[in-house]
Amino acid sequence: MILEVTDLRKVFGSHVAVDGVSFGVGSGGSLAIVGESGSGKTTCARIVAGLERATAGTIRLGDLTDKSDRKSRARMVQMVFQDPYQSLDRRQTVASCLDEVLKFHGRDERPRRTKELLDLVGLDQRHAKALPKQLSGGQRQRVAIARALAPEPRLLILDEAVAALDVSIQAQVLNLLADARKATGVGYLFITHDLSVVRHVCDDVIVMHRGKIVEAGPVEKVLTSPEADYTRKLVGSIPRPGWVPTRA
Ligand SMILES: Nc1ncnc2c1ncn2[C@@H]1O[C@H](COP(=O)(O)OP(=O)(O)OP(=O)(O)O)[C@@H](O)[C@H]1O
Repeated sequence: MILEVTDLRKVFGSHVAVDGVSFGVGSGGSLAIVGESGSGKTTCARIVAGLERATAGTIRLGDLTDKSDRKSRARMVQMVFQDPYQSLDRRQTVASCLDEVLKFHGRDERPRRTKELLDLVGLDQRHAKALPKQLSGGQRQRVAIARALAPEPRLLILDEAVAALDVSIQAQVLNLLADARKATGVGYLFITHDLSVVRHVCDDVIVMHRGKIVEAGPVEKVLTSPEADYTRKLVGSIPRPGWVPTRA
């Protein structure tokens, strides 16, 4: 297991945001946390990423300890957010953004590695010279994914990473995520409110509702025969294969 979370609890004031949640991600595995807004998904992700402290519970992330430094942590876990524009430096080209991360981690052959990272996310040399504002939303998210993969982390946390993209671009980014996992062996913790996007990227899913897990299991099983009423409602709102949007 690369990640083992046990009995996680987070209280903000008098509000219990996460209430006794346990889950794990195997090495190279992929787990989705699904639930509607306010169910506690992002709080779980932020605690795993070290951006927030748990009120109670334990998190085992590879061989990291409380004393691990920033570099060791960055090599273990990276995070991709919904809006890459906020997290990319607007004055920096794509190539120099990737080069900077590789340099920080003391990597050799940085131009070759930069090219490999761009290939991995389906970008080329033209994109390498571009500034974030010269790229589309989907391309910017590809850059954010390449940058997150640059330190070769064991776990990538994707928090609503495709939520802001058009459906067709969403599908491309989901495919690239599936390919990148195969190519690198990185594990994913994939946070989303949208159950329909987990099928291509995740093996397992937990469904959260009001801070608790209401259902957990392999994605295929949860999508085809959900047990909890809440999951049935979420699954019921997914368009079926063969579903064709009608024109108004
Ligand atoms: N820093 C904070 N201070 C106070 N309350 C918070 C804080 N962060 C989250 N919460 C509350 O905790 C609950 C869970 O929030 P969280 O962001 O984890 O849910 P979520 O399922 O990720 O929803 P969303 O998709 O809207 O981010 C919500 O009721 C939220 O208002």
